[in-house]
Amino acid sequence: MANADIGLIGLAVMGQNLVLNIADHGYNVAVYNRTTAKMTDFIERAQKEEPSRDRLIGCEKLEDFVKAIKRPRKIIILVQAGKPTDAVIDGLVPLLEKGDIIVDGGNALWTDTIRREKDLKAKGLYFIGSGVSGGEVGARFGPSMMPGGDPEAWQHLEPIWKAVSAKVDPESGKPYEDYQPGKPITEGEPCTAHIGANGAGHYVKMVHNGIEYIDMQLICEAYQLMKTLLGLDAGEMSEVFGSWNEGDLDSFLIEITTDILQQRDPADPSKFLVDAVLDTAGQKGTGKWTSTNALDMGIPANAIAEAVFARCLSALKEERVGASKVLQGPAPEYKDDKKELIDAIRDALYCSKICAYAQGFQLMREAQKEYDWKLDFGHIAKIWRGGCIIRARFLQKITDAYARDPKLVNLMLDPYFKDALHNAQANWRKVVAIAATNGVSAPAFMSALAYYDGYRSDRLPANLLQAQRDYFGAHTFERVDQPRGKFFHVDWPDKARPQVEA
Ligand SMILES: NC(=O)C1=CN([C@@H]2O[C@H](COP(=O)(O)OP(=O)(O)OC[C@H]3O[C@@H](n4cnc5c(N)ncnc54)[C@H](OP(=O)(O)O)[C@@H]3O)[C@@H](O)[C@H]2O)C=CC1
Ligand SMILES: O=C(CO)[C@H](O)[C@H](O)COP(=O)(O)O
Repeated sequence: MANADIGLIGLAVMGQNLVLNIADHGYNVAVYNRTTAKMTDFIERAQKEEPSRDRLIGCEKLEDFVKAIKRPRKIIILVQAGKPTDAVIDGLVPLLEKGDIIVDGGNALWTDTIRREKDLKAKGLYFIGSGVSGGEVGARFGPSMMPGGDPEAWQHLEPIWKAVSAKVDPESGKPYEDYQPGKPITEGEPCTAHIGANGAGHYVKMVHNGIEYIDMQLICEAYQLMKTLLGLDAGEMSEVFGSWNEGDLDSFLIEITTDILQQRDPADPSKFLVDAVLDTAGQKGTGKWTSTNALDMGIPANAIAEAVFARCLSALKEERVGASKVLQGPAPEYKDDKKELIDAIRDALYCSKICAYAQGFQLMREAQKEYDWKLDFGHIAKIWRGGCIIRARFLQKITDAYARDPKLVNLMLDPYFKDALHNAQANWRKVVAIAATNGVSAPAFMSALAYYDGYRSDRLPANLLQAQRDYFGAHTFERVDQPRGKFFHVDWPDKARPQVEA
């Protein structure tokens, strides 16, 4: 008999936790996993430990799973992005009926979501691409959820999404985190909203991840500067990050950094764990997609891309170790006031973070034109205030900025962020200069500053670049004293250098 309110396929970290979250909110959930043992282990564990155990329906066969769900069926897929997601959809489609709704909660490429939505619509099925952020704990007790797709299908999902997503105080934007199994948070503003048509939700989730990359990289650069120039150990830096978490930088990523840095090495408790972790970063692709798309659309998201390249550079461990024995640089030396440099690094981090978010929102602004979406940036900032990896006090400031001006061209132009940049930029420049003169690699701080200085320049050296292009390729140029759109070419090989209108 069909008595499940919703079904979920893919019982890895995210799937298991989201199922328990949904069940804690009073919904019956049918579950299925390709490898049956993972499903039975999950159900067995849940029966022993979980208050919502009676609401879980474990299914060994896909057919039984589909039959267990009330119509119109709502089925969440949480498997690896790409081919595995297509494989699951292909298996499901013959078993579904008109009006059923498939939801992809994975980190799908938004163009895949557009394709899948179109294909499934032709078959009479709905497809919602709903980015989910928050990792294991977020999925269990309240993630940020970014659904995109047909508004009719969204109506069926909305009550569940609003129930299970993270909740924040509507005024301060502070997440409510007093949850436990069986006692979910029910008050506050939910961190979910319909983002737009087809791939909009997955696009916004991808940009979230691009911002996640640069947020993390900026923290790592702050750590590296304090370590190299001030000789602080991990424990001392944990205290610094902990104090930053009391102010404007208050965020989940600074909070976990504070915790990570104070962690002793289980293999040798006289040392800190972080010093034993190999310095090669992994990545699954969402930061790269963000950067590739920025290049495709011609949007300068250089700081986000720099964070991806920083991971790529870190992965060249053996080459770097070899090069460190060959290539020389200055010996790092800082003799001035320690506290002053720590404060300057904090300011550099804050200013760079403003640029990073400015770039992320610029990207979404362009993408909505490209894909004919109508994105509400205030809403997006709001649903990132809780549950997701980039949650931070800062997101309330962005929410406020878009409330002041929903058509804001660039976050840096908002009065709050403009003042913040003006007040802290001397320290930001100081840190970038100190990093450069001491040979400490700080690519994200540097490229964010280059973005700021480039964006505020009424004249860039692209005049010379255009002349170069015209010189070698007759690519033409516009003139400052002529209307835009009127192009000229100089016949450079001719000694007389005649100018013609192109
Ligand atoms: N981990 C995280 O913190 C976050 C992950 N995500 C996204 O959520 C999704 C799930 O992530 P996560 O929980 O980490 O799990 P994984 O990305 O590791 O995916 C594992 C799941 O995919 C299933 N799977 C793999 N290939 C196939 C296939 N060909 N057919 C059917 N099922 C398949 C596995 O089944 P089996 O057990 O049979 O191998 C398993 O259930 C991913 O898209 C991920 O990018 C989003 C936010 C955060
Ligand atoms: O989506 C996420 C959080 O929002 C995941 O944590 C993401 O997969 C991490 O990305 P990467 O493995 O590339 O660092």
